[in-house]
Amino acid sequence: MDFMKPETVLNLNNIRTSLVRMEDTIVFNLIERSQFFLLPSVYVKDKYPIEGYSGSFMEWILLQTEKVHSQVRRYEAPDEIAFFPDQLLKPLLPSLKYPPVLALYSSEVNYNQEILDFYVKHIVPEVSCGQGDQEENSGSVSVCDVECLQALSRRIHFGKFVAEAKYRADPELYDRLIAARDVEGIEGSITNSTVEAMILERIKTKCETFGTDPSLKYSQKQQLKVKPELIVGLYRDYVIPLTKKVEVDYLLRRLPDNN
Ligand SMILES: O=C(O)C(=O)C[C@]1(C(=O)O)C=C[C@@H](O)C=C1
Repeated sequence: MDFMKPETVLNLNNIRTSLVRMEDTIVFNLIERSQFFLLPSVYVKDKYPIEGYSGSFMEWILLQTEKVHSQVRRYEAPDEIAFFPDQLLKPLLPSLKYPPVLALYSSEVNYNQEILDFYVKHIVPEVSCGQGDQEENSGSVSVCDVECLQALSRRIHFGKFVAEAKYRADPELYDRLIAARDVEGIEGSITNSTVEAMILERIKTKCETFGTDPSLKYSQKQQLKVKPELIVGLYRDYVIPLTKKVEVDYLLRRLPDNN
């Protein structure tokens, strides 16, 4: 998608194509994470003493990554939402003038805290290859977590573009639902069960394909790196529901003159 061209950004087919692309990144990153043990220590607040910082080791790496990336204006892009928006640094590069596509409040729709919580509480325990700490991997694991979290965050917050496209396709319907604060009605209108079923089916195929060594594909020893049903379950139970939450939250604040 070209964020300089609003007409391409608000085309639902283009948005869905981008979501499909993001699945690849998410599945690959989760396969990477599945090589490592759980490493609970990296998620415990202040377990690793770092001067002037209070929080988990993994969050510290996430924060440092965001600080560097903010200097190359990552968080000026409308499809990027920071986990620590208050601690970003000023870009070194001149700002880009993105044409406004989303409503002005869109950066306030930030579900990163929820994403962080479900990632640490549900995703990591399910995908990691064993319990326990392997101290020597704490850096690699945390860097891998940062990549997983950023990919999940981008995908889930893409719900804002889906919501804006759906609003513009039928403003009368949404103005009525929004004025009535009809959360269930909004949720019903943004839900497309056929698309959801296709996503889950495709995720299964991607896990089977990306998680198999192609040179062993036809041998007896073929072994999957990650259980497809596990990633399918995470998409079904967390990724899609949170994307829908982002969509509903965005729409509830959408007034006719917001754009
Ligand atoms: O593609 C859409 O229409 C979306 O709203 C996105 C999405 C998703 O998370 O992938 C969410 C809700 C729909 O039921 C289908 C798919």
